[in-house]
Amino acid sequence: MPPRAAKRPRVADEVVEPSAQDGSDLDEHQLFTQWAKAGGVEIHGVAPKRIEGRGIGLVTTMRHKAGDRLLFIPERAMFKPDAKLLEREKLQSASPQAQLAFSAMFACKPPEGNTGWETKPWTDVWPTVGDFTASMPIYWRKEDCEFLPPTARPHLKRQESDYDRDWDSVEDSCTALGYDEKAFKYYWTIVNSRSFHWKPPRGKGVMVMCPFVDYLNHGPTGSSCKVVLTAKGYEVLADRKYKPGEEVLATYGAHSNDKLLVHYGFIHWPSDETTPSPDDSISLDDAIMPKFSTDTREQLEHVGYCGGYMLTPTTNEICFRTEVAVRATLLTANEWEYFLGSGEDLAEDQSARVHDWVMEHLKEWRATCLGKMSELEKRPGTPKPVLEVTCRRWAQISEAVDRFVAQ
Ligand SMILES: C[S@@+](CC[C@H](N)C(=O)[O-])C[C@H]1O[C@@H](n2cnc3c(N)ncnc32)[C@H](O)[C@@H]1O
Repeated sequence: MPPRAAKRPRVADEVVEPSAQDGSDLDEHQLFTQWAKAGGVEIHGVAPKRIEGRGIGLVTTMRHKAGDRLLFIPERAMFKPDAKLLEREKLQSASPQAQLAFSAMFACKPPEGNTGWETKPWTDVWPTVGDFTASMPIYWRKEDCEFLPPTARPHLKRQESDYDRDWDSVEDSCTALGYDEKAFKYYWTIVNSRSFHWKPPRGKGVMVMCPFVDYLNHGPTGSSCKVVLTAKGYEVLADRKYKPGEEVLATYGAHSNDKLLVHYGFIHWPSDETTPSPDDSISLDDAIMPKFSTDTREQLEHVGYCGGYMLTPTTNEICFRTEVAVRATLLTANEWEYFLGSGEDLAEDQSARVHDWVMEHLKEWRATCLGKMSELEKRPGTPKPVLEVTCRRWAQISEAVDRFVAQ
């Protein structure tokens, strides 16, 4: 997440836990920490700190051993959809995300006459519209989104259609209460990047927001603390030993960098800048699907194998769907159906032929990637953070293709 210098004169550069009694000495993160504790949140030896390139994150302020409780967010501290408000506005059939975003907007930016939920200390530490404009593709100009790698565009298209559907469902209520679309979109994006699922022991599951735990930045598989849903709330446990000053990460899911970019506005970029993320995958649809004949596509559709082809950068392997699809174009119907049913070739192993076919088309596609990157770099007017993250993702894709081609 980009630095938030404009609105944050005293962002927590140092880890300092709250001390002043009257709050006069404290910055917004320390005030929020006090507010969260007063609301029942337990915080043990972790505190917010600005992390280069990630906005604010949580770092340890003392030694911890594996299994130590770092945070506990009881149910009463969670922000939930406002059932009465949603019933009054007839929004019970809106999506869970729309319901939570609408409730948060109403609570955080109350229309006149509504005293609302006292959220200011919390909202003061949230990203601003400016942060979102720099990092979230759904906030970017259309002409900048066109330079997103084709592997990321389907995620954005899906997100935009979810957003449009949610805006349709709340538009009348927003207009009646004096909210414009800009306001709703802000809370929708907040919910998109900071919400949790909550299922009480009895009752149905809902999307909620949990104070303080929403400071946790994402780490790929293998680098995450344990975030456990209990009958009483969310518990965060140390996954390993920590020294003071280490960042605690949580995984938002084993997502590819294209999904992280669209949904959370960043890509995982390891410190050595070369090792791919263990969760990353590169969609090959744009590179290989145009090479299939109409008949092959129809056959693949018929068996549910049309699209969703992936290259895994950590192993340089193509997925089983790709193995099936390429065989549909290379083999006879009998040979292909045998592979489809058993995962093995009828006679000779065809893996090398499949690899060569994919490699040939990936070489061609790599040239398109490189062309796009140089076009993007020369383009005037692209905001710097947009340019940086887009070029980095193109570079990751191009490097993954290089490694596949070189094997
Ligand atoms: C749940 S919030 C985490 C707290 C956030 N960093 C902040 O400043 O409020 C999620 C957002 O944090 C940022 N973020 C999380 N993990 C990151 C990472 N590994 N690298 C860069 N940014 C990250 C992204 O902007 C994401 O949308």
